[in-house]
Amino acid sequence: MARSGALRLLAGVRDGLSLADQAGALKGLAPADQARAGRLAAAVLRHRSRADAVIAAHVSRKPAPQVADVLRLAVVEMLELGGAAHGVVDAAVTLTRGLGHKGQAAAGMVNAVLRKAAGHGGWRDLPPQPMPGWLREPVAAAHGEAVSLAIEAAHGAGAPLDLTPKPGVSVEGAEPLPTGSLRIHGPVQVSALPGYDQGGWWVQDAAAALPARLLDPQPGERIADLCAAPGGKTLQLAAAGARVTAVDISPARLRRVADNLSRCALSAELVAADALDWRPDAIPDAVLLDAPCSATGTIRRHPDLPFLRDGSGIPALVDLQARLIDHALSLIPPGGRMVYAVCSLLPDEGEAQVAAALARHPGLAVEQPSLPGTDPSWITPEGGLRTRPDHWPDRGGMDGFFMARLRKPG
Ligand SMILES: C[S@@+](CC[C@H](N)C(=O)[O-])C[C@H]1O[C@@H](n2cnc3c(N)ncnc32)[C@H](O)[C@@H]1O
Repeated sequence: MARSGALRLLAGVRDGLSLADQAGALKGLAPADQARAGRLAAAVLRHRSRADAVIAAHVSRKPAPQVADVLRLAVVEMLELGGAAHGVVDAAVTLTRGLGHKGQAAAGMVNAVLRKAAGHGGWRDLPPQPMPGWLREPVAAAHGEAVSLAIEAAHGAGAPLDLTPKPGVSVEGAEPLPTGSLRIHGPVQVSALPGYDQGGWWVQDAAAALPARLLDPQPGERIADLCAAPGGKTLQLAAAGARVTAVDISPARLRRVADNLSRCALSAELVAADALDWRPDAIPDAVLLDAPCSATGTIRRHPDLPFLRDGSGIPALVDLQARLIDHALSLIPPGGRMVYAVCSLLPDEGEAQVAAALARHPGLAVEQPSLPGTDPSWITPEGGLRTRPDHWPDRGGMDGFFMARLRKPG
């Protein structure tokens, strides 16, 4: 059941749907099968090019897309996830037969290919799934070939679950990270973790927790959290005792901020508005701008992203980010501070964006980050902080983020 669910998800991605938007595709499956289908589909997307290399060695003609997905799923199950060849091959043949006339005709080929693929010896030596060219080229230009390969290997490894605890809260079995987050390895059901109902923590990648720490919110400060949903950073600011106004253009996504605040017994003012048009009644002490971006720093958790995007939307995002930075700066008083953050690997959305803001705003300064647990080598020449999926390789990596703390002239 989980395997056919995974194939439905993969077909959806081929049709341009994200994994997250395909809950309906798994209707009728038990919750455990739904979770396993999601894990299997994600594993295939993480290792698709490697599976294709193994399959290509044993086929004379390119299989039809649906058959290719059955083959990829079986290869990834056997060679990456350690599935027993006998059961995996039998299941793949049954799934192929279920694909109608074409499937009936392809079942023998699938059986033969997978029996040979099961004995493939060099899986671990195959290069990781490459980033698409529109992403790889700028990343390689900024960081070099070795780092690009390390990022791709980190994408293939997936992501552990990170939690941000309220001050003083610990979670049994979770690994404390140097930056203050907690990490849980292996698949878990979030709502079954200890402390979920008490709201002592929320799910947030260790890198995603850094921008709010960089802002250094103080109790009683008035802070505008622009582009706030689903609210991980809003929760951090509120937990620090700040008076937070969370602004997001999407009322539906703001409802998730409300749910998260309620579960964690925290409060913030919620405003559904385009941040570019929004002006608060009272001048904020500081602004956190977590701008909409390519989200290319989150491919570890969203392995469908490279298959759904072609990079054509980046220039419009870069333009929006620059306008949001200018507007955010207009909201804070002279001498005030803001943090700009994006979950992107692209320098155009991060490092270059801050360099351009400095050129547009004479007197604007970047304040060097010194956050506990971060490595000085993550600080960029502009004075921002760059995290990458290949950072903390022994701990399980982190999302790719760029963030910078900007100080308006006094
Ligand atoms: C990267 S996500 C924010 C993540 C969030 N800060 C957190 O920590 O959970 C970007 C958000 O920007 C919102 N957004 C996009 N364009 C916007 C705009 N013009 N004004 C306000 N929000 C916007 C999107 O709805 C999305 O929720």
